[in-house]
Amino acid sequence: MLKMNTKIEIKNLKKIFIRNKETLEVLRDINLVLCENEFVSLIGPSGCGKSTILRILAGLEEDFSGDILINGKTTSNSSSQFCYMPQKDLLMPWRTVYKNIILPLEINGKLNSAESLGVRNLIKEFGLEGFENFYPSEISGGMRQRAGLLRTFLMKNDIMLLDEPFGALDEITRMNMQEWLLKVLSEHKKSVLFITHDIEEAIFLSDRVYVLSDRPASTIKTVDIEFPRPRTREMLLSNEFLKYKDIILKSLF
Ligand SMILES: Nc1ncnc2c1ncn2[C@@H]1O[C@H](COP(=O)(O)OP(=O)(O)OP(=O)(O)O)[C@@H](O)[C@H]1O
Repeated sequence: MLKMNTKIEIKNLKKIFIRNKETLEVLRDINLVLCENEFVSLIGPSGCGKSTILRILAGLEEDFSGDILINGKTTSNSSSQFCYMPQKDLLMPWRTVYKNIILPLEINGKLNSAESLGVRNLIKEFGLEGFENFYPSEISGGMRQRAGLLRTFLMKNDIMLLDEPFGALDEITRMNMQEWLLKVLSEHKKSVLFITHDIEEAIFLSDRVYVLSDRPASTIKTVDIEFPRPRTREMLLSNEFLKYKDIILKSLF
């Protein structure tokens, strides 16, 4: 079997928050692996610590214990290796869609014509063509999420950390966005660590799902999703899909 490169490996991750002298144990024993070009989801009860895992990876939380290996190496500054989209990835209301999207290029001083050319193609691919000069309040929720995702894409790293990007969307928009995301990812090689509350979304999108326990969270179940790619909506109706759903539900409750 072909050995895949490991992009992220987390071993025995623990995190305790201390606030006003009170401690809150959030992560007790998190173990997971994300390999190159894989799509891996984390699913678990609300408040169990899913976002905290991504925040630790993104370098936004300190004072944790355990090992985090990025591309096989322990690193003190992992944040620069990821494209991170937090749960509340608000677009700046005073900037147009285009100006919001190009923010990472602006920050990195890479806003030259070649980059802008690439950006124009991506805007088309992300279904935002014609809306470049609109303000976030003038576009739909799905479009806002696509703009947020494109901004994250432009951080130009090959590991994406996505914290519930479709959580606030209605069912139909959400399904369209899931299919769209898979299509985009099939064209741009990325390794994705994805948080969701939605079991069906996790199964539909992922190569592997890690189920987390209630807080303090531990990784209690690993489910390999063996559906071929490209994924189709018909898969949602198959017995195999129901079996995966049953396994995940039984681990959660
Ligand atoms: N900076 C902090 N200081 C103290 N407690 C915190 C801090 N950040 C998060 N927490 C607590 O840690 C716990 C886990 O939060 P986190 O956002 O990681 O959970 P989650 O699983 O992503 O939740 P949800 O699914 O509802 O988004 C919560 O109880 C939260 O209140």
